[in-house]
Amino acid sequence: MPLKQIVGAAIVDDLENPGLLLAARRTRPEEFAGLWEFPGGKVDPGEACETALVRELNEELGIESTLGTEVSGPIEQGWKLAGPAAMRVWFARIDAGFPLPLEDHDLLRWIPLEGASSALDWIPADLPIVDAVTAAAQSQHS
Ligand SMILES: Nc1nc2c([nH]c(=O)n2[C@H]2C[C@H](O)[C@@H](COP(=O)(O)OP(=O)(O)OP(=O)(O)O)O2)c(=O)[nH]1
Repeated sequence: MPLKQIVGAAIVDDLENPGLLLAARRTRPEEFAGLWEFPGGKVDPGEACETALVRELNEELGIESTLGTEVSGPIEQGWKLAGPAAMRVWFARIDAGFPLPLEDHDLLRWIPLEGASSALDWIPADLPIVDAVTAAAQSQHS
């Protein structure tokens, strides 16, 4: 069965010198409610992944955004999630708007990239992705 394509954003305070990451707490479905994740969602049929991600960030958080580099995963579709789905993840920055939990989330939080994977109760499949985001952010300004 093909994997459903999900896209997620590692929204940071500064693409060139990232120190903070914006995490979002999910409200649904029940298995993920209360867990933290990267804002994003499903790619529509025929839609480019990057277009889908910018659209999702606008719908979910009410922001205009620019994507940075991709945090590549071990498979072509990015990172395997629970179930028949995989997520590609890009760094992103906010161009306009103040991020609010408009859809799917009840709380947003800026957290230090350093130690991010142990700072919050992430969706389990996200843990290696958060570590890769932290590592990529560190290598960006070393
Ligand atoms: N957005 C996002 N989804 C994730 C992450 N980790 C993870 O396992 N998922 C899962 C949860 C969902 O099963 C799926 C994403 O679907 P979604 O419900 O956010 O997508 P959507 O907003 O387009 O969905 P919908 O309105 O069509 O239901 O991927 C993550 O970090 N971010």
